[in-house]
Amino acid sequence: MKPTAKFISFEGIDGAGKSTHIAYVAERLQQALAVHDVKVFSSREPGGTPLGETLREVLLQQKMHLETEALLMFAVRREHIAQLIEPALSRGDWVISDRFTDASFAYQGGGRHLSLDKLNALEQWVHPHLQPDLTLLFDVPLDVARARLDATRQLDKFEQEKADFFADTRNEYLRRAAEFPDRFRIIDSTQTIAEIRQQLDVLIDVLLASSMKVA
Ligand SMILES: Nc1ncnc2c1ncn2[C@@H]1O[C@H](COP(=O)(O)OP(=O)(O)OP(=O)(O)O)[C@@H](O)[C@H]1O
Ligand SMILES: Cc1cn([C@H]2C[C@H](O)[C@@H](COP(=O)(O)O)O2)c(=O)[nH]c1=O
Repeated sequence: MKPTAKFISFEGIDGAGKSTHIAYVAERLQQALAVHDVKVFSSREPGGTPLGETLREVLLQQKMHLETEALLMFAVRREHIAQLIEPALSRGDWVISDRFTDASFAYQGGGRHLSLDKLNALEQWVHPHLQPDLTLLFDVPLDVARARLDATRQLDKFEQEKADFFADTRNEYLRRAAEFPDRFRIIDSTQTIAEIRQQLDVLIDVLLASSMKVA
């Protein structure tokens, strides 16, 4: 019996630590699924396709009108869904995306205060019938995320935003998690990487088991 294809998204404010864990989860899933001839694709937003990666450069570096930013995020997403996500899921493969639509609600809605009605309309337009099966929200206080970013890299347009922006972004993520409790799992990302991996191992086992159940 072939496991049901799954779509998993990773979310969190910049520096929360989500990217650190994607390779680990992808590797564990790939090991478990290879026997069924199922592949695991790791992708990201904005990005995920050649066009998306080009637009990522623009989105992360250039200032623009808030609605232009939201529309471009959803344009990148439309291409990502058409070129990568839907074809992979249709073949029975699994997809992990470093961010998806919850990021638009958190950053453009929470951080920049774009109306949630407009974001809901875009979501309905771009992917009315697609949602991640599981969303892992890496949650940390702002000062922890900031310290991790400052220690590692040059900051992009979003990462240079002020504390208020990230407080609002984090709150919108937590509001979404409360709104969709079946889909979201919140990871306390102040834990050590080893502790988080233990928690991820449990979640991976549950997901793999559910993918083998007869519908
Ligand atoms: N649990 C952790 N404990 C300590 N350091 C961590 C932890 N998780 C990640 N880090 C470190 O924090 C930094 C940022 O992590 P990472 O790039 O995974 O964050 P991110 O949430 O993906 O950020 P962004 O969204 O901006 O790409 C990295 O240097 C990483 O090694
Ligand atoms: C999908 C999406 C992303 N963003 C922001 C969030 C981050 O600051 C960057 C992506 O960079 P990452 O560190 O590699 O995750 O883009 C956004 O504002 N809205 C979105 O929909």
